[in-house]
Amino acid sequence: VGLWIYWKAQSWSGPGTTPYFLEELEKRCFSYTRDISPVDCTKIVEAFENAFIFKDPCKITEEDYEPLLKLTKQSIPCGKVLLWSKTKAMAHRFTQQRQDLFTLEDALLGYLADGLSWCGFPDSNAMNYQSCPTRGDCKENPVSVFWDVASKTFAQGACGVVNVLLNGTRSNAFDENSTFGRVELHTLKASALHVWLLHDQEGEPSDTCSGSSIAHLESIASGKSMTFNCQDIKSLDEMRV
Ligand SMILES: Nc1nc2c(c(=O)[nH]1)N1CN2[C@@H]2O[C@H](COP(=O)(O)OP(=O)(O)OC[C@H]3O[C@@H]1[C@H](O)[C@@H]3O)[C@@H](O)[C@H]2O
Repeated sequence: VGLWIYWKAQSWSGPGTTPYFLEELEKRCFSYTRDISPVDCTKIVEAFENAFIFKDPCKITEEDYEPLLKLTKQSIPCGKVLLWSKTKAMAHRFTQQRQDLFTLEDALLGYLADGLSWCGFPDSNAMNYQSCPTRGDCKENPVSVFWDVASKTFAQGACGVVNVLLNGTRSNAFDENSTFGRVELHTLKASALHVWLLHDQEGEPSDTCSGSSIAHLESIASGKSMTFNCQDIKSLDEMRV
């Protein structure tokens, strides 16, 4: 039996479940301080676990996370959402300085899961600590489905002007296949989109607000009747949000 379990545990290309996963979730839930109606951390951890335990890690659905989404529902003030793509560190550095702004990570849902890995087995309540599937193994894996449904929920709740920090050192600052391009942009119901296109202090910009990828983003935003602005910036200090 040990060999069978060992074999099963070796079949994915991503890192295994983070050690002490449930304890880590509970610790993060209790330490989350931003304003959200009182939450029941025990119920939240249970809902997170039930989303993937006893399930094939290649057949996870958005519905599996519904109970967790309900328990962590949080309304972010209009105009205070910052989406990002290929600029994770900079986006979070900015919201560390500006506690009034929220990335998904600054909301409870993203705060709970950032940097963690998790998956299970279809026929046992064990977690797979050896390996977990990545998008390359299968798309409907627990972590990818989580970030897609969390991003969709977060974007859906955004109102007023939504800010997005994009990476001007990439030739395509707007990437349609990114989570921002594939999930968040299409679920936005906000009235306006403000792009902050961040460039290297020194390096030559590879893309700018007048580039074709931003023009494509503008056409999608206009198609959703959102007003659109884009600003090329060289430092976060220029982000007047
Ligand atoms: N820890 C977090 N991970 C992610 C967030 C997020 O907010 N926190 N995501 C996605 N995401 C995962 O990051 C990479 C892609 O990043 P990367 O290629 O750099 O950018 P994406 O546009 O795909 O995703 C960033 C966008 O989606 C949310 C966040 O609210 C941002 O507005 C991919 O695995 C996604 O599933």
